[in-house]
Amino acid sequence: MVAPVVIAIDGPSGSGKSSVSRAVATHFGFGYLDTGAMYRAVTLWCLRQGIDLTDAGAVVAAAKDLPLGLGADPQDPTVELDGDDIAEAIRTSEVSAEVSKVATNLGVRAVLQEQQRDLIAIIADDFGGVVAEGRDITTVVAPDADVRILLTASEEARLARRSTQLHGTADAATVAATHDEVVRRDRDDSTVSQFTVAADGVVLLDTSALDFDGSVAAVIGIVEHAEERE
Ligand SMILES: Nc1ncnc2c1ncn2[C@@H]1O[C@H](COP(=O)(O)OP(=O)(O)O)[C@@H](O)[C@H]1O
Ligand SMILES: Nc1ccn([C@H]2C[C@H](O)[C@@H](COP(=O)(O)OP(=O)(O)O)O2)c(=O)n1
Repeated sequence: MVAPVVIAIDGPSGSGKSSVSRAVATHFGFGYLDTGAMYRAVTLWCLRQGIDLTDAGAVVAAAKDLPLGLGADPQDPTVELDGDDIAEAIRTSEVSAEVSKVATNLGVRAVLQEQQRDLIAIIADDFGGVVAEGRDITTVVAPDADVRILLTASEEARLARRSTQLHGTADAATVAATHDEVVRRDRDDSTVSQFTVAADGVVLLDTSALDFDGSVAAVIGIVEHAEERE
């Protein structure tokens, strides 16, 4: 593959997109773009500014003017809003519960998709490559990416992973409490993006039976295989 290399990864909640993408970017010395962080940042900003998330036009205006700073270092992917570190604030249950209202706003999607295309080009140039992850990167934002992967896992595996990640346990009660953050959100998000079936030319990787290192190795293998075919 000729640098700059673009690797696009999509998948449902808890499939491992963020953590696997960061490890893969680190392995290749590439930059990292978490597009979900952008939808989350718009949501947080609106909540803080008192902007009604159902007021489509007001949320689009917020997305356009968002004072957002994203760091592309995969080992320290900073997220700043107006200079404030919001990396933790965007992952609270409060934001997770509301983010689909922003992600299903088609005006917001058009604004963020444009910003994401620009960021992918800039980061890829700076680092010699980029791993960008989300829901529509392989299909809408970067359909011409050098490598496109749909990362999936069974609902059971994804619920257990998210439950362990957020609460340190995957007992039945905790998994049940995580349902809204994973299953309901995916159902809402899938009304505007297709991330359950691999589009033409997109490699499907089911990680249900893999551990984290196995998932990372599998993605690295797909990238290396794509290189060999060139
Ligand atoms: N086989 C696996 N592949 C990827 N992630 C895994 C795996 N097993 C456990 N995890 C963990 O699952 C959690 C959710 O992963 P994350 O990258 O946040 O997913 P996503 O970005 O798709 O929502 C993380 O804590 C991750 O380390
Ligand atoms: N390219 C993208 C990325 C995220 N989204 C939406 C879907 C999700 O509900 C939110 C947050 O995305 P994020 O990747 O952080 O979600 P996870 O919690 O990792 O599953 O944004 C999107 O619609 N399109």
